[in-house]
Amino acid sequence: MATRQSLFLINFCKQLNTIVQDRCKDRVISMIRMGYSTVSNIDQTYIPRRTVMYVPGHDPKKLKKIPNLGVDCAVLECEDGVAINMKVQARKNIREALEYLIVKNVDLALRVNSCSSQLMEDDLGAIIGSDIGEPAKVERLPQTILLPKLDHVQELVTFTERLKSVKLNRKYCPYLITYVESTQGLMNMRDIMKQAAKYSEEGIFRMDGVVFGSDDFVADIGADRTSDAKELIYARQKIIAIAKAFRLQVIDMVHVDIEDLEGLKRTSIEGAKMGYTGKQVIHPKQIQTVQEAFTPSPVKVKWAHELIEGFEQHQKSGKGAFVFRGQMIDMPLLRQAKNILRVVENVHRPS
Ligand SMILES: CC(C)(COP(=O)(O)OP(=O)(O)OC[C@H]1O[C@@H](n2cnc3c(N)ncnc32)[C@H](O)[C@@H]1OP(=O)(O)O)[C@@H](O)C(=O)NCCC(=O)NCCSC(=O)C[C@H](O)C(=O)O
Ligand SMILES: [Mg+2]
Repeated sequence: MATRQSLFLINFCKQLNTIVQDRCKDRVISMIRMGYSTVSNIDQTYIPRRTVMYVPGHDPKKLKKIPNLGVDCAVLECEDGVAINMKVQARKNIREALEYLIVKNVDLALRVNSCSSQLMEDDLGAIIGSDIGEPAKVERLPQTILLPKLDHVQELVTFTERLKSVKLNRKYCPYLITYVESTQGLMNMRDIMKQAAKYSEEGIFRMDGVVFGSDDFVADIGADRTSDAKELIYARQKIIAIAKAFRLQVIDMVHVDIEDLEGLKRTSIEGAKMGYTGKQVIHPKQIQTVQEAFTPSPVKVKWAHELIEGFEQHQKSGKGAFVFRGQMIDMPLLRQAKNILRVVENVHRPS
């Protein structure tokens, strides 16, 4: 028969269990409210964007090259790659290009101008809406929209309202990738991502990534651009941390010296090791180097497969940690190995 003390102990344990469960539930709810995703990336559709290449909209010759570039993401550019007096022509060319371009395994994206430029509305009206002719079928619209220089939540609200109005009742839900290009944008990034997560839940767009606009960022902080990018390290790191908290892809800075392929290789590998999932590209010469840097090597893939196999075997025999190729392996290493395989499974290698 249970004594008074043991009954007290049983009750105490039950109450403790309830408190712990409630605390846990509260934490999950508050994380969702804060905008953080609790689901693993592994279950989401993954569009590889190792190379994010700008193709200026004013240049039809360059636009025609898109199917043969071999990039993951081709950006139909309306912003800084297009002179102010060529914006109207660029919009026309892009609309035409969207009709004739046939691409396989390429994310066809549109970079509009920033909200602060007051050109964004006309970009969306002309290319997505009906400002210059019959609205295009959903299959002919860009799969992804890139929104640069996003400094404040209010700008995302303005963009979203305009996007809603140019959808014209079509079922169009593009991926959205936004840019951090200033100290304001960096400071407000978390709030902007929270708002973007809300709009994604409403089905207006699918928030999918963040780009580090390093050149504009350098100008904003008044730094000198150096080859090892020391002046950018804080922003470069912080953007990864926030983007990953929201389970987003994160695209690294552009390498403006087109002839410097060594420097491009070094910074690409560095970016990939830091956690970036891809890099901005401006010239065909840069594509192969960047694509390779963001593709796990066959050696790394073999390591990941063998580690996962070893992990599963050790789990069955009741061991959480074990030694593999001289390294202590436990759950974090398993997650790293799975990250590698996720990239490999989703990238399209040339046959
Ligand atoms: C920089 C360029 C203007 C150079 O163009 P061009 O003078 O034509 O170069 P080449 O003669 O060496 O080109 C060789 C061939 O390759 C084709 N080419 C070149 N660039 C592209 C491209 N981007 N897309 C498609 N095809 C391209 C040429 O047509 C030549 O073809 P052929 O004649 O048949 O041999 C040009 O590269 C360019 O415009 N690049 C993009 C510039 C741009 O969009 N910049 C803005 C994006 S970067 C950014 O915004 C950073 C970020 O926001 C931040 O703040 O950090
Ligand atoms: Mg920029």
